[in-house]
Order: sequence, then C-alpha cells, then structure tokens
Amino acid sequence: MWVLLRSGYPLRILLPLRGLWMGWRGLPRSLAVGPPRRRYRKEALAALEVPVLPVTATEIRQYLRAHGIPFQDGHSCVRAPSPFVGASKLKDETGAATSFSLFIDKTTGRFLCMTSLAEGSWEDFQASVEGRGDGAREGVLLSEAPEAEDSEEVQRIWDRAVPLWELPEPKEAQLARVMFGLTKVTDDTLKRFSVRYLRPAHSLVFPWFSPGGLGLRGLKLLGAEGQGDRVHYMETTIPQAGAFHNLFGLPLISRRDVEVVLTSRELDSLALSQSTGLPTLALPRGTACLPPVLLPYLEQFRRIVLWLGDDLRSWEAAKLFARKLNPKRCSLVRPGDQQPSPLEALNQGLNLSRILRTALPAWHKSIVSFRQLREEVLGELSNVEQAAGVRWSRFPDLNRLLKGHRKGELTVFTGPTGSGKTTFISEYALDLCTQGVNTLWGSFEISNVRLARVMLTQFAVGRLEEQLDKYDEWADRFEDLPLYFMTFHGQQSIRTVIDTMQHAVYVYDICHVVIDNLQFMMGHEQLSTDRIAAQDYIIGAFRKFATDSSCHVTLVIHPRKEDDDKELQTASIFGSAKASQEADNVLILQDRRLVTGPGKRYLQVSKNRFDGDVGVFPLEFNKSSLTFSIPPKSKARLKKIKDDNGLVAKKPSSGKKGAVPQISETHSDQAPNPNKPDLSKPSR
Ligand SMILES: Nc1ncnc2c1ncn2[C@@H]1O[C@H](COP(=O)(O)OP(=O)(O)OP(=O)(O)O)[C@@H](O)[C@H]1O
Repeated sequence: MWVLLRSGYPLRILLPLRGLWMGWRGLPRSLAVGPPRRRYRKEALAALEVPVLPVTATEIRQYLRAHGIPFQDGHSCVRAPSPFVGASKLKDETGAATSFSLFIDKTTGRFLCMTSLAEGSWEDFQASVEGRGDGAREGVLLSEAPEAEDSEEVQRIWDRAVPLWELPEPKEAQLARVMFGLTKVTDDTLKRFSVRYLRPAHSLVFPWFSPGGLGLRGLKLLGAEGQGDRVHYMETTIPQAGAFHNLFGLPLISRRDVEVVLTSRELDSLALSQSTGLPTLALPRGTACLPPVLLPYLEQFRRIVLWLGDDLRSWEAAKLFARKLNPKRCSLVRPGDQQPSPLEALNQGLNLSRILRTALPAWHKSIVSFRQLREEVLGELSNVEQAAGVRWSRFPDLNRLLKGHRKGELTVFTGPTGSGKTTFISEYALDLCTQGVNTLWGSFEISNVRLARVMLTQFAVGRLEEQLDKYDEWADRFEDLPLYFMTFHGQQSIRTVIDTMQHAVYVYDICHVVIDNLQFMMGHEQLSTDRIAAQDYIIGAFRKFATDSSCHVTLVIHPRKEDDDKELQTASIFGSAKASQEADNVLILQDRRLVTGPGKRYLQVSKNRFDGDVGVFPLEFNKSSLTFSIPPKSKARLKKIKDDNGLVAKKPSSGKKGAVPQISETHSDQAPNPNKPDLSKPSR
C-alpha cells in the first residue's frame, strides 16, 4: 500500500478504493489463484494524499514570511513565486515564466505551479524550500498524469471524431442535435469549444485541454439514448473519471476575465456562452465533486456564479462548492420552474442573462431573516421528495420510515455484540454510495481489506470466491464508486478523526461518514463516569461536524450489557442520554436469532427527527452474499409504531397493491414489539 510519499513522509490516512485491491489481492491464499491480473496503476493514487498534521492558512503565511517568500492572499489559495518554473520546459502562452504562479491551497497546503504544472503536498513544498531533496520536481505533473496508453487512446478517439457540421449525412447531424438538445446551439459555438462527434459511438466528444491550450489531456464522451419522452445520457471519460480532473472551456478563458459561470455539464456551458457571451467552465464530474486541484484555475475570478442544474441535489452541491470557492465571491442560481438548467433555458427561449441576474449570494451572516430563507423553504416545499433525501434502493422499509438519507444529520446505530452491525451498516452505506452519495468509512475494528471484501460481496450480491474470473469486472465497477476509507485502526483521538473527516469533505465532497465504532475514540479511561463524559464529548463533536459540514454521520455505538432475552431500546445505548438526544435518527439492530431462528434480525427505527415515523421491520441475512436486503418474495412486514405503548399499523413491505394498513398485534412469526420484551420463548 502507498504509505511513503516521494518526500519520505508517512502521510496517507485516507485511502481510496484503488489502494485496497492490492492489499486484498496480496492477502488470502484462496484468492491468489485465478486469471492474470492487470498491471496496477500508480498514478491514479497521486492526488489522494492527506497530511497527518493539517496545515492552516495562518501557518502557511507564517512559513512563507519566515522564509522571505513574497505572497498574495487569494480566495482559496495563497499565491507565491514558483520555485519550479525553471524545472519545466513548459511556459505559459506568452512564452515567459509567470510570476506568482504557485498556488497553495489554504485548506490542505497542496500546491500547483501553473507554469510547470508541478504539484505536491505542503511537506513537499517545505522540503524544496529548505533544500531537503527536490520534492515536487520529481512529483507528478498534472499535465503528465494520464498514462501513455490513455494518451494514445485519447488521441485515437479525437482523431476519429469529426465536427458535427462535417458529418457526410445531414440527417445524422440533425438527429444528433435533437438527441443532445443542441438544435439551438450554433456551429460557431461548437467550433469555439472544439466539440466533435464520434460516429461509431453516437457520442459527442468534449476535449479537456491543459491550461494555455497546449495539449489535449482527456476526453469526455457523451452518449444519448431515448427512453420514452426522456433522453438518458451516458458519460465516459478517458482517463478514468477519478484519476484525472480538468475544466471544460479552459482555453477560452482570458487572463483578464474576472467573472465566470460554473456549470455541471458541458452542454450547459455551450448554451450559456452562446446566449450570454460570459466566460463559462464545466466541472468534470458535474455535481458529484469539485476537486481542490481545480481551485487554482478559478482563483482569478472575483465573482463566480454556480448554475449547476434544476434539482435540489444541484442546489445542495452548489452550496457545498461555494464554501470551497469562498462564499463571498459566489452566487447561486436557484433551481425552479423558470430557472431550469442552462441548455433547457436556451431551448425554452428564456433569457439566460436575466436568470443569471437572479442568482443569490452564497454568503450568509450568522443571523438571517426569514426573507433570506423563504426561497429555500419554498424550494424544499416544492421538492418534497428530494428534500427527504436519497432513498435506499435495497431497503424500501427504511424509506417508508425515514423517507431518505439527508445531509447534515446524525444517525446513531446500535445492536448486540456480534449481531451483524458492521455487516448491515456496510450494505446500508453501500446502497447510498451506489447512488452517488460520496462516502467515507472509518472502520476502527475490522481492517479495510476485510470491510471492502464484505462490501464487494454485497455489491456483487454473491460469493466472489467461486467466480474469480468475474473479480476484475466487479472490482472495476466497485472502484468507480465514490468510496473512501480512513486508514485508522484501533484507538484514535477524536480530534484526529474529525480533522480527517473535515479534510475528506473538502477534498472529496464527502456527504456520508460512517464511524464503526465510537468506542474506539474513547481512550482507556477506567472510571465509568469518565467514559460517559468522554462519550458525550465525542457525540457532541460528531453532531457539530454533521451540522457544520452538511454531512451525514452514521455512528455505531455498542449497547450497554443487557439481558440476552431483552430487546434493546433507545435507553440501551451505552452512556448517558446524550447519544439519543443529539441524534436525528436512532436505529437498532434487534438480534432475536435465538428466538426466531438463524439469520433473522429486525431493524428498529426508534427515533426519526425528520417526520417522527418510527417502527420495525424484519431483515433476512443471506450468508453467501452477506446481505440483509429483503428478498422480493419475503412475507416481511413493516410495523409502524405510534408511541411507546403500541403498534398502529402494518403494511406488506412487498408492496402489494391495495393493501390496507391494519391494526396489528405481535405474532411470534412477525416482528416483536420492540418496547415489550418478548419473554414467551426461552433464550439460550
Ligand atoms: N444475521 C446474521 N446471521 C448469521 N450471521 C451473521 C448475521 N449477520 C452477520 N453475521 C455474521 O456474523 C459475523 C459478525 O458480524 P458483524 O461484524 O457485522 O457484527 P457486529 O455486530 O458488527 O460485531 P461487533 O459487536 O463485534 O462489532 C460476521 O461473520 C457476519 O458475516
């Protein structure tokens, strides 16, 4: 695993999936046989380093002053003269080395030299200033990041693609325009942005040029497929999306531009540029993330308008990205009927400049009036489904109770020792991750390799040991998930963990952090009062992080020791009442295997701050796929619970049409009343 960096610092505490497979492949002997493996790609890991000691903007400034390096304080970066300019053959457009071309990220300390394109960590920079090795000189050059085979592939596709207006069949060009909604986008616009069309793949081809337009570094292919009256778009990027980032439209930006509109799709940038004439750039991975490596390219702008799309998710992403860009210079276009995505607005004949003028400032003081909030409240009311969050695809009963997974919430999850908490929470988080929820795992008890193995088995819904020939196929798909792991194991200080989480939110736009489990942050205090106070403090810290970072935290907590035959309750969570008070949701994995047979579990939602619906539903464990999701033919029953005293309604979870909720009582083959211990059967 990549533990030592080029400057010799043991830095990695966050690990992307790419880093795990190698560990896995090296591990169990049973997995060592099988088809030949492909060569491992080192470059893919280059941008994923995290300093153990986070650096602050103040420290960066102090360091530069102490070493007599002049600097300018920017929006999200500090600018300084680059010590790497001489090392590069590359020069900027004018052929001259640029002064102050080194951009140091104020949050992470990572730097990028815009002239030589050298990049590296804060430690690399310090090493180079202090003459301790040549740090970034040997480092990865952003422009050279794509592997040679990728570059060839990029060039091959680019050479085969043609401008739309050069297609031999006018009908084909017309069809492509209709499919991609480009009927109002002119040839001139397509030409300025160098958009081409790849006939064999029926795809538009968007180029990513390096700054200064010096070379073609990557491509995004956009295919379109008609589905009823909607068009479904499919994106492919070369090099692989997670390994390379660039902004579409960069060569059209002039150094004198002080304002830019950021979009989440290349097509939107075409529409915006054509109808407003304003500089515009499209983010490489849409609303999924804004990688900090792109921030230096946006430093020159005094005003950035984010117009990312027409749904609540785009709005959430815009707010998140504005934090990174410095909210004081950002304005956001709110999604709404009269404010669809830019391309849609162009096609509807709306005035895009007027829509841009309605953009709201992203910066709020700490006290706001309802006037500032009313638009947001309206947005939530008119998008009730989206406001309820991302819905699970494998756990429909969880959707019925919790309605969805929302940003900024704290979920506390408990269950008896060895009952399958980790296994369940792994599938619960994986489900969300496959739907684009950027996820960070803190697994302190079991190793990341074991956890990833459980997750991959759940992802493939079957034992991979028996189908090793499919391993690469599944691993490739799994690798594309926005999933990261902290590399902590065993006891950790809460400060280090929160720092890492903050860093991950900044770098990878993490929206969900899973901590398994809280006991690993409690130190070794012997006195039980100390332990309870320590736990309260830790829960407070996670609560604050969730709210401040607009990130969902799922926290696994062990229960107190209870009698085996008793159901757990909210009060069974170890410690004081703080955990359940601070949590937005409390989930309990009820282990009744001794009573109801092997594999059976119940998931109880015992607190739900969003809309108060609580209840319990059965889970059936499948030992080969390690999944808990309910098989389609299951007779499982969801029970909603009205209050502490009784059940009100049950519904078939299999979703039979016309099912009427009924008053129910507990039967031994159904979910137990979680608030009344079922003592009718002996426990062993
Ligand atoms: N419903 C189940 N029936 C049988 N085995 C299960 C069930 N759920 C999980 N397991 C298996 O039990 C083992 C322990 O599961 P897991 O680590 O998820 O439990 P846990 O509650 O997180 O444990 P701990 O209390 O030690 O944190 C795993 O091997 C898992 O595959």
